[in-house]
Amino acid sequence: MKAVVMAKGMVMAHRPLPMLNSMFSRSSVSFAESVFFQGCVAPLSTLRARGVRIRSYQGCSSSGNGGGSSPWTRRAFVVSASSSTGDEKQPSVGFLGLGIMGTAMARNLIMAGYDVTVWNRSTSKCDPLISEGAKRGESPEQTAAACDVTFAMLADPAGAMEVACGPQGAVKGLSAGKGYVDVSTVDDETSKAIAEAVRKTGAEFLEAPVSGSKKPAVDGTLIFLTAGDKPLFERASPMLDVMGKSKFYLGEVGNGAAMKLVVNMVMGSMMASFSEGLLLGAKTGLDPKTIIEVIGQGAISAPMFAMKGPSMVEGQYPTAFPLKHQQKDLRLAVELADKVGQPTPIAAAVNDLYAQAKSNGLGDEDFSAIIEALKVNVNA
Ligand SMILES: NC(=O)C1=CN([C@@H]2O[C@H](COP(=O)(O)OP(=O)(O)OC[C@H]3O[C@@H](n4cnc5c(N)ncnc54)[C@H](OP(=O)(O)O)[C@@H]3O)[C@@H](O)[C@H]2O)C=CC1
Ligand SMILES: O=CC(=O)O
Repeated sequence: MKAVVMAKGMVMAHRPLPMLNSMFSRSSVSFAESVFFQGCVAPLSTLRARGVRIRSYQGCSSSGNGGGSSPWTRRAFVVSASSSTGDEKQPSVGFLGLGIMGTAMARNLIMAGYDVTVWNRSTSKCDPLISEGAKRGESPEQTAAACDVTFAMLADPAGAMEVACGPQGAVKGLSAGKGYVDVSTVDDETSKAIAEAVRKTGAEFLEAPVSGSKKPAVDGTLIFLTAGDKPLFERASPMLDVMGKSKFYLGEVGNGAAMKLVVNMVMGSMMASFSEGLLLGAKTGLDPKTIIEVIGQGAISAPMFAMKGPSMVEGQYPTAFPLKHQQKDLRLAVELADKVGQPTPIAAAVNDLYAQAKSNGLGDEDFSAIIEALKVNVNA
């Protein structure tokens, strides 16, 4: 097994894990510090086991030559470290919900050396993370009771409520001193209801939905849109920094949910509009690949178009962000707009389109499969 050694984001060398182990077991924390303060990288669990406390780090994808099935060969961390003789104790972390996003996020916490307990409704999804060092949570309640800070990444408002407040919900395991961070995309009312239930236990609550899809979750480059208890924001920040590249603190609970819905409302409309453009262009005889190239060079260029356009042209929709979740977000955004009296006719029309695509069996495809819902010949 090898670990990736990086400096300034470039892979410099691969070192066999036993070599790193022996380097760090030479006991001198100062040796470890000097290695790490020079910008080198190693599995953080190794450091932790050797008594080195991680102060800060940045998750990075390894480039090609780090391939392989071991997480240590797939990922690398730039770290600075100090002796564990300090009095700060790393919090134990719970993670509830191991879907596309939750699995990648929890894995990054494990790889950063946190003591992570995972739970998922379908228990088999816990197995890979347990083999990578996580503990198995018996229920949301038991997980929250066992951990200092518990994250939840659930599909939708119903799932988030069930896991937080259901019969074996996390709230039952919370108490003063603990924190609950809900990173699911939900509406503000759901988030406020969970916040109230959490705070009644004496624990703190942070809503922290994320912008960024499967790859940013894997790469640890998500954008957190947080709101709620500021002390928990501060306490959870090192963990958010493991999983993301930036974080916004937006004040009262509800603001994070609203921000996320605004962003995803725009994203869903952009994808539908892009799909219409590709199909219209194709029907007039234009090459869709050239359309993508032209869009990519102008003011409306977007990483999303460049990333998903080529596979859309091939009729392939490998799931990063499931279409059913995009439709949920559009629905919640339109409901929010209705509540505050803001017309959103474009989002409403796009929501109908996604709902139709979902009922046509495209819900589990990537949301770029929305193009399929537009592939009808109105002149036929
Ligand atoms: N995928 C993406 O690109 C992004 C997604 N999001 C948001 O993150 C959240 C998760 O997304 P993603 O990981 O893609 O979704 P997935 O569909 O892959 O995972 C959903 C998770 O929710 C669990 N779940 C659903 N309902 C319940 C319930 N009633 N009780 C307990 N657990 C439940 C599922 O458990 P089980 O495995 O048992 O079904 C699974 O762990 C969503 O809110 C989504 O909108 C945000 C940014 C990007
Ligand atoms: O919620 C989805 C995303 O890509 O962000």
